[in-house]
Amino acid sequence: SKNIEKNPLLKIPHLTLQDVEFFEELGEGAFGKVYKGQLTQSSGTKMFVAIKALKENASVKTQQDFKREIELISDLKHQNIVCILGVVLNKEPYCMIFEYMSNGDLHEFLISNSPSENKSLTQLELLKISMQISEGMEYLSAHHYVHRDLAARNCLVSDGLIVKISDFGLSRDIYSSDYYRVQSKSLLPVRWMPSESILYGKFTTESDIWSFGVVLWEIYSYGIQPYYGHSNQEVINLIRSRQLLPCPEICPSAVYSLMVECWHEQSVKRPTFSDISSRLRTWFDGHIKMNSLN
Ligand SMILES: CC(C)(C)c1ccc(C(=O)Nc2cc(-c3ccccc3)nn2-c2ccccc2)cc1
Repeated sequence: SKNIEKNPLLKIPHLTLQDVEFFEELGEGAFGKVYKGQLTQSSGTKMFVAIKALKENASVKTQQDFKREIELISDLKHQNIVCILGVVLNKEPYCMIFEYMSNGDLHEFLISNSPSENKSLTQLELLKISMQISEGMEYLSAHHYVHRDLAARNCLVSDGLIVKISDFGLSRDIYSSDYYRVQSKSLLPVRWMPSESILYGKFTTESDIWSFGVVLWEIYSYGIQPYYGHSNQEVINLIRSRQLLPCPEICPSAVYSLMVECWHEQSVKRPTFSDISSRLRTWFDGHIKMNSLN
């Protein structure tokens, strides 16, 4: 029917606050706070959810931005993109309700599964994580969605090593050290950004591809901060002078070569997300065959 297509807000279930139970606070987003919670569905079953609740004194502009964000997200459906289950718009606080990803964000997941924690992830698991993020980004770029903040902290992990792309907004308090105010503009995740984004504020799918290369580096480095030990200002100079991140210890050379291609100075020379996905998929399937052989 016409008006459903015209108004994406009608595409997602409108819930009421009675359906939603708030538990602990998970963090801060650009629009307000993020909570863990529980949703009672019409069938009566309860499920864990992530609730992004708009701050109550939000300006009209922020409310419009919030509704715009919902419209943008409600159109995007993919197995590697976080799923919005519904919205509460009939009473404040206005909320976005997302599926809850039980293993938290990918940065935390990598840290808690790193050799320094006497854990580790197999090469196949590292590939599986990388491939899912690439396939999610392939979908977003095909829908002309530029993420602008692709990083392990903005990817979520659930059971069975399922990884989905999300976005908490820039002012997330627990990762404030990942953001830097460049020339007194907004807070920018400079360690994940190519020169053209840092210098000219140019954000495109090609700058998302650069960030994906940095996410690959985070995955194979088990979550240490890119350019750790360097200040944000030093990082800007390193990126401008083409001092690339080094090959992580356990990273296969073919994967590092892919990272370096994502960090091509000329954005048009970087691989596309479909190139990246098909190369990761080939290595992943190859691994499966190889493992089934021995
Ligand atoms: C899947 C994609 C990448 C399309 C996605 C998924 C989730 C979100 C999202 O959840 N956005 C989002 C919610 C809140 C939010 C936080 C706290 C309370 C109430 C809402 N902020 N943002 C935000 C704001 C500015 C820039 C970036 C993200 C976006 C894209």
